[in-house]
Amino acid sequence: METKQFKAESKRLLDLMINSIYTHREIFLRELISNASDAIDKIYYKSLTDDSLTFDKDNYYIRVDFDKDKRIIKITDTGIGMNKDELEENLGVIAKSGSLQFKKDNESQDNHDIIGQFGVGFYSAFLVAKKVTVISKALGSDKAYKWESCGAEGYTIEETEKDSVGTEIILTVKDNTEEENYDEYLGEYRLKEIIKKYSDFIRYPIKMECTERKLKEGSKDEYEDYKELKTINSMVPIWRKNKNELKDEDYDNFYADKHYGFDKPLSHVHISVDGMVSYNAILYIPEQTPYDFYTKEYKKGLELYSNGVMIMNKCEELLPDYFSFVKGIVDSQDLSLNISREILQHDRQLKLIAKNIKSKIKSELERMLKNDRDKYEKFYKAFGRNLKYGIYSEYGSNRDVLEDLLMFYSSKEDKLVTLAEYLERMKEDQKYIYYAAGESLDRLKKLPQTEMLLDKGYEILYFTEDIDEFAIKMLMKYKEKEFKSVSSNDLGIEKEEDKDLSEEDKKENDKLFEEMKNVLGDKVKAVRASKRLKNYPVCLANDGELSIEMEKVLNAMPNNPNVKAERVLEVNMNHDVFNALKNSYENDKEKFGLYTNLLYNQALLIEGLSVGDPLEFTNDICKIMK
Ligand SMILES: Nc1ncnc2c1ncn2[C@@H]1O[C@H](COP(=O)(O)OP(=O)(O)OP(=O)(O)O)[C@@H](O)[C@H]1O
Repeated sequence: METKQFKAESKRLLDLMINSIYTHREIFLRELISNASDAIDKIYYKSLTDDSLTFDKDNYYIRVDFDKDKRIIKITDTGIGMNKDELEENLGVIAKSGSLQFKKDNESQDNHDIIGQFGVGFYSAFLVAKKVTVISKALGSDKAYKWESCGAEGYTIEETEKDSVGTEIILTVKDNTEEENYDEYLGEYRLKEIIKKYSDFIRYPIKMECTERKLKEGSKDEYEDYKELKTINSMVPIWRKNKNELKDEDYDNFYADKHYGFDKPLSHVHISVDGMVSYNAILYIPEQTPYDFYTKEYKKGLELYSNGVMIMNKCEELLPDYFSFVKGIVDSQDLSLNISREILQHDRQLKLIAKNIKSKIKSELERMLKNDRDKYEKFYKAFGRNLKYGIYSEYGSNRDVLEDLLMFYSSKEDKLVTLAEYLERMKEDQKYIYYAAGESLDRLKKLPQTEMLLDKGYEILYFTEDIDEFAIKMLMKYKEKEFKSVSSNDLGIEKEEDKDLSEEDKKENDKLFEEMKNVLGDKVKAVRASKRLKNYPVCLANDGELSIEMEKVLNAMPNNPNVKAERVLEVNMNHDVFNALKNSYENDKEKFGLYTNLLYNQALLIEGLSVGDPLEFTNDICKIMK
């Protein structure tokens, strides 16, 4: 028998293929199964135009067998088969795709589903095989042929016997090397796992003899193994099914089967788009935060399929970072795949899909917020922080997508509210959206700075997460209304009592505050009369953009930038303490200094900051108790 040579380019290409196109050896099975599925599809398409052919789906299948001792994996199909010329052309010339040709020849039909296009997939068999044998009988032919090759050296073709139409691919698996364990592919569970992973939604049954257990006949506790031919793949992808046929339970089961999470998803979106780019997708909003969600280890992304064949486990490009919690799959026949089907060639289609998916997720979250508030709050507790990061990152450019999805705890409602709800309730004369930032709701509810605002009936949003104030600073405004911290210098409200003070009194007090500032030195930027205090003697406020809460967050970071907010000590002139202070100012400068320091330290404590010098502080207290 004559051994024919691959053409020189083919030799190089084969070498290239085996060593560099694919990153995962296991995809050889995906490629061979895809070819088998294409071969069955071809009979189906032929039957559409050829009356002598009938296509009964039940007669068509793909079968995978293995023999560990003989080191063989066999993939059998009942597809269209290949005659001698086709074996030569399709398997002897690398990068010649019979399937692509078939698609061209049958252009008028809807044959988009055929997977092959590059004419290289077959050779991935050499990733695991030292010898590949193909036995094929073409539809309409009474002769069968055997094609055999050990790789780059070439191939042989000879006539052989085969009963039925179709193809058998027999791989003689390579011997183990120090780096590679090829034995793993000669095991039932590994093969099943690879089939499930990549070929679960191939339309024809992929059968395999599986080991099952049963009670031994006549025994009550002894078991024995037996073999049963089983279909491994699910075949019809749930995302291609009609939405009306599916129940919530079906979607939940798919979520669990796919190991998207251990929780039950809060909601799902089933998308079927036919347009500039066609795709099907199922997206899930999970209920629980994955344990590694807010760490670098968490990888976002959706599963990506092309024609029911898995291409990528996590396609990052399909999700913006702020929706990284979304799980699910996308299947499109319009993707430009690269030759290994592991990465995508051009991302134009992908970008279109990603854009579409982004707006679908947004609409779904808005729907939940409007119609299913409890669910939305659950979602928000799990992933709200991520939305806020989304606002903060990229210089606030995602505000349009995200601002209406934000929620904060409201002083008025005692629950989470949206910014739109806040705006709706705003008083007519109210200039700003007020917020208070601190470490817990309990503390915030007692914060001196909020006294006057609450007393006047203004609603305050309580920020308890590190990111809150940073996100809001990036947002700056919501529907033309500026955000204002309760600690900021100008609250946009007048304290009526102040208007009653004479100019002379005001001047006198200013002198007193100046003197206090002298006592405190660099610790504060200024001392002022407070417009926001009612029952508390003092509080800290801040001038400038950096608040005391932000200072705390930034300085707690690993690279401690050592920033300092511009602190202003505010004094409540209606408090009894102020009279004592004034008295000391007029009569006892030493006492005045003591009081000033004490009041400043009190303000620090109220703010959740530590006093500068605890010993001095306790000594000061002792001094006034004596
Ligand atoms: N099981 C099979 N039955 C019938 N024809 C087959 C079979 N396997 C391969 N072929 C033929 O061999 C050709 C080459 O296969 P190969 O897998 O290398 O490329 P492809 O499937 O066309 O494209 P891709 O590289 O995108 O997979 C196919 O186009 C098809 O015509």
